Amino acid sequence: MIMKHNEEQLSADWREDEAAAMKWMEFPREILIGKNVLNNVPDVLNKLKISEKVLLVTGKNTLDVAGKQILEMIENNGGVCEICVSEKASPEEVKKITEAGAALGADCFLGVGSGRSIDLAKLSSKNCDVPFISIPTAASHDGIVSARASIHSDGKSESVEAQAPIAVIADTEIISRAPFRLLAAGCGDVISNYTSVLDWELASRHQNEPFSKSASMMAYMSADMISNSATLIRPGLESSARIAVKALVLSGAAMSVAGSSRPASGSEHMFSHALDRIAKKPALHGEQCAVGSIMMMYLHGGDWEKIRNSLQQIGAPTSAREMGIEDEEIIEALLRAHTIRPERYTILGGGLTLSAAEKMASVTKVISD
Ligand SMILES: NC(=O)C1=CN([C@@H]2O[C@H](COP(=O)(O)OP(=O)(O)OC[C@H]3O[C@@H](n4cnc5c(N)ncnc54)[C@H](OP(=O)(O)O)[C@@H]3O)[C@@H](O)[C@H]2O)C=CC1
Ligand SMILES: O=C(CO)COP(=O)(O)O
Ligand SMILES: [Zn+2]
Repeated sequence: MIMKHNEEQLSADWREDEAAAMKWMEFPREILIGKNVLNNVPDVLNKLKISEKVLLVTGKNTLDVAGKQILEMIENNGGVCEICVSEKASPEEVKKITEAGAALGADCFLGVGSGRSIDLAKLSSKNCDVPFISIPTAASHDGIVSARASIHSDGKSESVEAQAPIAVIADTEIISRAPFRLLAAGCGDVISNYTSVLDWELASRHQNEPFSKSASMMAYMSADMISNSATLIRPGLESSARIAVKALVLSGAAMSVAGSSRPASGSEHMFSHALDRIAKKPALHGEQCAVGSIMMMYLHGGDWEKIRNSLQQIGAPTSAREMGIEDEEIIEALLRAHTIRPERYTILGGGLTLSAAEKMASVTKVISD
């Protein structure tokens, strides 16, 4: 069993952060999840009273997967749609897309693709002070529904607050046909909430950090949704995509309630962010966070084997070798993880010793003995 509070602990911790009650919680207004919901793009634009002058941000592959179809639907509906195809989530690319949106006079951006395209639409629409709609073609992490975006520059990535989508249109038929590795990574990102929630609780106890029980329970529940359905997550199945997307939406909502990524990003995400800077060839975000979560659960004294088993059932990597990462890079990332976001208190505290890092990585079978 994953570490859970006893009843006494639960009631002691059942306290909403006072400030959270006053927080501005940004949620999508429309969320469509299901087979062929892509056809509803014009309806959603109408419902949101968007005049259909939209900038569609996509990638080379996802242009064919969904971008062209959306363009056609909008044009057939009398709207104006321009397309920006991007390959990198860089500040230069954000500037270019922002300028394209402003020149068009776009009243909405569409992020069509997976993480990169959605982040680009998120950031550039915010610059233009207009909403954006998230239209994921893969479910590789909870950024498809959250207000956070990652930006890459000089080989480094930075996670920043942007804006939440005004709508999410997740066509599970399309998502189920995306490379399965992306879906498994999305499941890993959600499963890693098990440790981010524990880190947040720890910070609340050790540092009196503002804490929201409802946000933490939403994040925890989304992890449970995936872990309890691990055997149902299979390549090519529309039902698997539906399970994953619903869990990602719940995880994104947890971040909206918290007003930060705290419920879904703890020590395991710091490990992944460190790995992004260290590894010659980083793996997918959700894969790294999930492997990090196995090790961080070991540090918390919880049931790390349950996380490992769920990932194995899904077919997500559980070791450095399976992620294509060197053992030495894992150790380096563990040693550096606590410096990534020092203001976010986690089980990593002031850092690990080399022997502690080696032990946790080898006991949990992330690196070979
Ligand atoms: N906002 C957040 O909270 C977070 C953001 N990120 C960021 O997200 C990005 C990574 O996102 P991720 O989704 O893993 O990767 P990408 O967005 O780079 O997508 C991976 C690849 O899959 C392709 N693809 C997507 N959907 C399909 C489909 N249906 N069929 C065939 N190919 C498809 C993409 O094509 P194409 O080239 O056409 O796009 C791309 O080549 C990084 O920039 C990362 O920093 C990561 C974690 C959290
Ligand atoms: O990836 C995230 C949640 O899953 C966002 O977290 P970060 O704030 O660490 O980028
Ligand atoms: Zn994540």
